[in-house]
Amino acid sequence: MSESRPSPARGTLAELAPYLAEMRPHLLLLATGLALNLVAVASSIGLIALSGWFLSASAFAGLSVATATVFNYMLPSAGVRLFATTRTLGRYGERVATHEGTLRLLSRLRRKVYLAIEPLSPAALQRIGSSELSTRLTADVDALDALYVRVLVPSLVAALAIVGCAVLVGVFAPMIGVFVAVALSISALLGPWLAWRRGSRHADRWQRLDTSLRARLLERLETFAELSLYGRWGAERDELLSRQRERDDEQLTLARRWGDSQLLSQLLLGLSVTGALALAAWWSIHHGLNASLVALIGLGVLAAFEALMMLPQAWQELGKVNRAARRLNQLSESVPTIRFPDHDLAEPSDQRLSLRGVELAYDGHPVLRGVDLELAVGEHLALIGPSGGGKTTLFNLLTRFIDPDAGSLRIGGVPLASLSEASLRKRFAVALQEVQIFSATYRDNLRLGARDIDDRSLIEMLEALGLGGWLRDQPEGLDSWPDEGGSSLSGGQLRRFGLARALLSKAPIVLLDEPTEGLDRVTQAQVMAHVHACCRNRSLIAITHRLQDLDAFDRCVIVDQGRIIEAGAPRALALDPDSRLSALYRELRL
Ligand SMILES: Nc1ncnc2c1ncn2[C@@H]1O[C@H](COP(=O)(O)OP(=O)(O)OP(=O)(O)O)[C@@H](O)[C@H]1O
Repeated sequence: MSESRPSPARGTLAELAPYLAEMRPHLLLLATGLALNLVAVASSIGLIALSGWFLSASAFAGLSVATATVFNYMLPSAGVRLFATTRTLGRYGERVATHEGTLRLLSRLRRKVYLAIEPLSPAALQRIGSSELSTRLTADVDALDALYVRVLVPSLVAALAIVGCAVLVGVFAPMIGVFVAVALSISALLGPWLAWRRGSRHADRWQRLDTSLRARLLERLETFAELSLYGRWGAERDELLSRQRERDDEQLTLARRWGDSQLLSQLLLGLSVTGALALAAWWSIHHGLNASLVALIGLGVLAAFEALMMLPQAWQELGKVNRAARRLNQLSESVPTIRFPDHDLAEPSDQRLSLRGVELAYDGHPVLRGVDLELAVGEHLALIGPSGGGKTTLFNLLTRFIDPDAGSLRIGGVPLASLSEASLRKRFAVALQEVQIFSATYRDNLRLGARDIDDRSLIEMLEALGLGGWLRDQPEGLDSWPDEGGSSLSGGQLRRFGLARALLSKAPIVLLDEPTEGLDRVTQAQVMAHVHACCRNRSLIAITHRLQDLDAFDRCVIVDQGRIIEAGAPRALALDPDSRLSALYRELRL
């Protein structure tokens, strides 16, 4: 069986490119969020710098009566009020715009990932496991959601704040402007770089531990009943707790690293502000810079740091986002093993099935070895044989959940691979051993394969399969909703429910995997009689372990170790003392 091939890991930008492209439809909203963020940061810088200047200028003006009387107090105080208002409004508007944009982006990302992995279903996805898959779809997509709000916006705002602050200072004293640009750039890069360098290994490990913990937790909760019954739950809980501690230790280390980088940033902040103040004071003495502007420069640099404080976290997030993108890319770029043409490449002459020389191996272990099988139109065929012989695998091949390694499968003379997915699906009705029930009314669950069927037919089908009493017990009849996973039905009821769904479909070929397993003899006979009646004009293949059922089939085929070891009319084989079927009857003393 061919495997899905994950793509190799690439650079950060290449990994993130598909998700950056998803931002395009919401660019206006996202750009508004960014602009409002800038307004808030610029207002902060303006507010603090202007306040500093205002205080010191007022102080200087108050030194003599002449200057005190001409000093304009109104304009700067109006400026302070303006900046205070624009800062609040900018922050509020930025939150609204970025959250709206992020939520819209998130819904696009989920859809994109879902659409990408859907064609992998079910063959390639079976290998990943449902808990791992659900973790990827939730945790990884959520991590990607941080790309805009916690990585891009803080980085762009920081870069623009550095430029803005340096230009503002440079207008008064060009040399100090250059110093501010250099000092702020070093502060912007050094702290976050340290956080990233010292934290990325731990972030990687944290993410791995978190994913495996979530997956294990889900799996163990699903199998809680079995684990409790076998007295394993205590050990499992301890194992889960120990993994959680391991993950939390990593998180603590990450927080410490982040704290270190914050400390470094604060240190750099102190140095930058002190340096800018010292230079401004020197410039004021030697180049006549107005003394009141010294405070403006120092406080302006201090305020610009507000924009830089988010950077260490942004760099840490970037690592997380990159890893999430890589995992989702590997998942969505896996090449589907099963490909369907968009349209039928040929029209089957009828519904006759023909398998020739079919071979299949799982992980190098042969499961089917040169299987030849024919199913005439309207024929009812029973597949029997020891467990693990390959019977269910034959169903998986017919429904193209997997493709064979060699040999051909045809319907009406046309290879199954020449049919579109819709065309193939409408030819087969399938009831598998495990019946999936969806969060919808029982009516909608039953009409999965036949949307137009009326309630009367549904009720008749349920009655015929011995589910009439069960239906009458449902508070709202067919409008009732099942509990999650169908837990409100017993195992036997769930199986018959799945059988009803398959029989209600109009598909010309019916595949049933052990339809009467777990039923008492009386119900089992009633169910099989109804199955044959429903399939009177349809082809039927049923996997069964009940030899009592065989007489009603036209033919039975015994599959053992991936080979068909006997085939023929059940009655004739039963009468032949040398047949494998007779041997099976003798073993079971029927
Ligand atoms: N996805 C898989 N990966 C690896 N091996 C598999 C997979 N599915 C089935 N097998 C193996 O293939 C063999 C045939 O399995 P299959 O389910 O077809 O047997 P079966 O005859 O239907 O058995 P049963 O009567 O118990 O349902 C078994 O050895 C099984 O372990």
